[in-house]
Amino acid sequence: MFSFDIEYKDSETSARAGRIKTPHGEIETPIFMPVGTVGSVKALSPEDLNNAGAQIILGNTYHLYLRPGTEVLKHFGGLAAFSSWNKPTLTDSGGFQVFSLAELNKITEDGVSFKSHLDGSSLYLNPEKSIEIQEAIGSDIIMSFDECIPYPATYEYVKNSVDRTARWALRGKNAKKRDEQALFGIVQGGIYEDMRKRSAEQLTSIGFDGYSIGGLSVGEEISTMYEICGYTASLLPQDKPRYLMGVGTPEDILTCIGLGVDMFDCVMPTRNARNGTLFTSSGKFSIKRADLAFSDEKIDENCSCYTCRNFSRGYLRHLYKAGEILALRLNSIHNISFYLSIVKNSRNAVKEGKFKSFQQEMLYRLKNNN
Ligand SMILES: O=c1[nH]cnc2cc3nc(NCc4cccs4)[nH]c3cc12
Ligand SMILES: [Zn+2]
Repeated sequence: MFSFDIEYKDSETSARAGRIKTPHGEIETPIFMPVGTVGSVKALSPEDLNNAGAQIILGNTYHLYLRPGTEVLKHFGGLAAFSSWNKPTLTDSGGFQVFSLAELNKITEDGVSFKSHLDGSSLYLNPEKSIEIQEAIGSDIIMSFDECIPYPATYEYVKNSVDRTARWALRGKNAKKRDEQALFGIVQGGIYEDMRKRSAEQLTSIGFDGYSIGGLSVGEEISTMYEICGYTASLLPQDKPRYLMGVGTPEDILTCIGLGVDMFDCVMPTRNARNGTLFTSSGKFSIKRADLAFSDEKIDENCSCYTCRNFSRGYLRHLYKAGEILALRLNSIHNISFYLSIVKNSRNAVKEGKFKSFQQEMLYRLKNNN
């Protein structure tokens, strides 16, 4: 079954340290979830993820529905068994990916019809179908089918979309059959605080196991994202997990933990790794830099990941320049380890009552790009 307990609360910020219990294991929050869109976190094996300290990974309903499809996933007993990942998984509900990836045909009250970005075939998703697919995937935490309101959007559009997202969320909850899976509602409302309040009230009155803050990290000003995130988090029940979707940079995560967010996911660490951008506690840098050719330094002195324990910047630069596949894996191991260390160290700082100073120190160090 699913449970969430808050173990420590920070006194100077809204940060909290907690524990989520799921059928596939426990998750210590704040947590970062590596993105495994089509059933693998790109370039990383389950062993690499476990060694890096990953506790839960994310999959996408839209992508898994298109390929390999629910029949294959059911045949293998769900995504975790299929991919030999033995810890918790969370899935996004598909709405966001339809809007951001597929050629969208039509949104109606019932759902959305679209063309697959893979082969152009006509497909359909609605709340009931999204829940059905997530039940076949067998993820421990599933998302309500929502509309991630595009940015910018008019007040009128936001109001209508927020209300439809709430109707969709209720339909999804009513369609759900497997009670060992936890269902989160996704709060929308664009950048309008009264719409955020409306959406939060609609969803909390329906009642969910946790709440996602949606509709952010879609191109809005970062200051707006922080403001809306903080305001929305303050509207949500204290005793349920809060998940900020698609966020973000190391700075964003440190800031939003302070605003009361417990869960994060972002493609940045893995995508940037594959482009040669590496994150460190004193900012990020490109492994392609010519001045690194003879560098026998690690990526990050403070990192204990497999890559930092065994390889120099010079070697990693050589691998990347040579187009070696190993570069993708070693860079990804480091970036994922770095992101996981941010949330782990944040959790420890909350436990010790030192989060504010930890956060400020990290934000300062992350600025001075090495
Ligand atoms: O409202 C949402 N609903 C359901 N899934 C989401 C995922 C999201 N991911 C981002 N940002 C990260 C991005 C990933 C790809 C393009 S932007 N923002 C997001 C918002 C939502
Ligand atoms: Zn490292």
